[in-house]
Amino acid sequence: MAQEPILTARGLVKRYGRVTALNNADFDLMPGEILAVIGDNGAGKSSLIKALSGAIRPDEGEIRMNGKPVSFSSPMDARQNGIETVYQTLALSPALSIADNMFLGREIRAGGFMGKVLRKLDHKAMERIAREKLSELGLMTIQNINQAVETLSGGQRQGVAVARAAAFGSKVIILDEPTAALGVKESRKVLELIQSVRARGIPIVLISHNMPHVFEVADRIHIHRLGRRLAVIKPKDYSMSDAVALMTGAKTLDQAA
Ligand SMILES: Nc1ncnc2c1ncn2[C@@H]1O[C@H](COP(=O)(O)OP(=O)(O)OP(=O)(O)O)[C@@H](O)[C@H]1O
Repeated sequence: MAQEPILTARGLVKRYGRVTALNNADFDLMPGEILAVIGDNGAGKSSLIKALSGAIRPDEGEIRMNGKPVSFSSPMDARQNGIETVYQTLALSPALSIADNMFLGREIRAGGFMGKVLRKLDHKAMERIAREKLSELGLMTIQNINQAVETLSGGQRQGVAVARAAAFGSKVIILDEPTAALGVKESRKVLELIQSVRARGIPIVLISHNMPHVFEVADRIHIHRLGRRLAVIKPKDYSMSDAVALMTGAKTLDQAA
């Protein structure tokens, strides 16, 4: 039996005044895959991702998760439904520790009176779980869980943000340009991390302009052009230059095949 997609969109339209950012856009994410989303500047990738993650409401169209129609009123709403989005501007608090960042907004309270009435946090439990989550994802080069996030490298910060997204039962993780600000070595780590998240069965949507990274990790590539999905290709069937030519309109699918 063919697998059903975990997240789909049909006919999404989003207009900003006279600009049509999404023009009848479709989307399908299969369970356990890394789906890259590529497209020229202004093609509507961010708008698509924002619609899927509750940051904007599309004017038209339908989004389904596991076959059921969903309508997210906010990013928090999407998150509660299992869609975690990691933006390039990471929503981490620099002065807080790695453990505190991982539990931001979902802190564990101490048991009994101290926790219930005095709202005391169970730091030990949060540290232990944070350490476990980071080590599961192969991120234990981060030694001290109490280290402030501002003292970490860009790649390590990205790691904490992705680990946080992967740690709490999320069903889909959307990564917006996760390697854009990183050097070669750090990018490599983040790509490995993405693969280890997939290995844990969580599908990933990877928005990226970096073709070598896309071709290295993606199972399928969604090509977005002029506000809609132009095609979905497999990296082994197309060259990078053909993917770019499709994305920019320099080639049609017939010419690239
Ligand atoms: N808040 C907004 N107000 C007005 N126009 C917008 C807004 N957000 C996006 N747009 C427009 O919608 C179109 C699609 O933008 P979007 O950011 O989705 O594209 P993108 O593919 O993510 O581009 P890039 O790769 O440059 O980030 C663009 O023409 C953009 O100017």
